[in-house]
Amino acid sequence: MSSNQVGKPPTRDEKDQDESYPSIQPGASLLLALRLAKRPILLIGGGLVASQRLYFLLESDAEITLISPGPLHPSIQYRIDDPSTSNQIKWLNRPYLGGEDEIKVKDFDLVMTAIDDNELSKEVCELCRKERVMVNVADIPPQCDFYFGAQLRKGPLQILISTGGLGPRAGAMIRDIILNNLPENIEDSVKGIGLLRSDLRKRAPGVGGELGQKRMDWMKDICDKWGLDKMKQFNDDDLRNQILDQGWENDRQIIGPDDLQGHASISRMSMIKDKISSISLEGVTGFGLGVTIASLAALYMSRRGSQ
Ligand SMILES: C[C@@]1(CC(=O)O)c2cc3[nH]c(cc4nc(cc5[nH]c(cc(n2)[C@H]1CCC(=O)O)[C@@](C)(CC(=O)O)[C@@H]5CCC(=O)O)C(CC(=O)O)=C4CCC(=O)O)c(CCC(=O)O)c3CC(=O)O
Ligand SMILES: NC(=O)C1=CN([C@@H]2O[C@H](COP(=O)(O)OP(=O)(O)OC[C@H]3O[C@@H](n4cnc5c(N)ncnc54)[C@H](O)[C@@H]3O)[C@@H](O)[C@H]2O)C=CC1
Repeated sequence: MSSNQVGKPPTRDEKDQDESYPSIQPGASLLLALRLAKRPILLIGGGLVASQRLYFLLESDAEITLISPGPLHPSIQYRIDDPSTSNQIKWLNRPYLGGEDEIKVKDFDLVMTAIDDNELSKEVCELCRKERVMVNVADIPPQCDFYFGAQLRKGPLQILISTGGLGPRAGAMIRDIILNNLPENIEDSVKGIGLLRSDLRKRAPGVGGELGQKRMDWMKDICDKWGLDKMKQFNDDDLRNQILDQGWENDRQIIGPDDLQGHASISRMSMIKDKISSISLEGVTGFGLGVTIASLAALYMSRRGSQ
């Protein structure tokens, strides 16, 4: 595989079962989504970079021990004073003393330094290596076990851009391109599909085995059939039940949006939005017979009239 090709691992898609395996290109970071709720994390430093680390750690529900002499970056002080986050942060108002310190790196799941003291950063890194604790050293990339990246979050949707340490600012610019081009309210699609998956798991519980395969195949085909935009409709309880009743319970058929058009439970406003967007995307002929701007307007007026 040449360096400008996009490699990907095996997938569940039949079209990918061609037994051609891309060559491995070493040197990448392993991108993961760490679940840190209630995990003890040590953050050393109290400047701008530490304030950025703190923000993401708080959003991850971590339990943070922050060691830095004051005055702190104002946003750190704000989080310490704010009752909604103060109990997640234990602040020790003093310098960290490295190996001599009574706070030991081995008592934490992750360690992060964001200090202007290169020698201390190196020492913390060595302590972490010895104890096999993963460490991010903001000022010495080669010593990092993990890098941060430019991030964006829209509800459950999170995207991280890594440039492998080459261009953090460039990574942030790429993040902004993605942000500006994401479909509107994409997070509602993610929430909707999450609800459908969870309802399916209630009807077909268990892990692995034949049932697990069938569940995954069905979910995959439902995703492909509805597409990202229409997944927003899965936030409607009745609609989800209908898809599961008529589809999963009925020989695991794949029910698409067109199979349910007449159902009153689909929010009319979302129908109108979908129809208008398919008209603008595909033209009236692509959209199908019988739908006119006039009927959309009538539907809209009747909806407004009934409110
Ligand atoms: C290796 C890494 C280690 C790590 O921090 O985990 C690292 C290292 C270093 N960054 C430095 C400088 C800057 N960092 C930023 C910004 C961010 N840096 C972030 C990540 C990373 N930075 C990791 C690799 C990320 C990747 O692989 O792409 C971001 C994405 C995420 C975050 O930190 O949360 C965040 C953007 C968030 C956002 O905007 O949303 C800016 C721009 C700005 O501040 O606006 C500048 C100045 C301009 C520039 O250099 O581009 C220096 C000092 C260099 C020097 O002294 O000259 C070092 C140390 C070095 O390189 O030696
Ligand atoms: N990874 C990244 O995104 C970036 C990394 N950097 C690097 O990160 C480092 C920190 O950057 P800033 O936050 O902007 O610096 P800063 O100068 O604003 O903050 C440094 C903080 O470290 C604290 N500190 C110093 N010695 C300490 C000790 N022994 N124990 C505890 N805290 C101590 C200071 O009190 C201060 O709060 C810089 O050295 C820089 O090289 C800089 C920019 C971006």
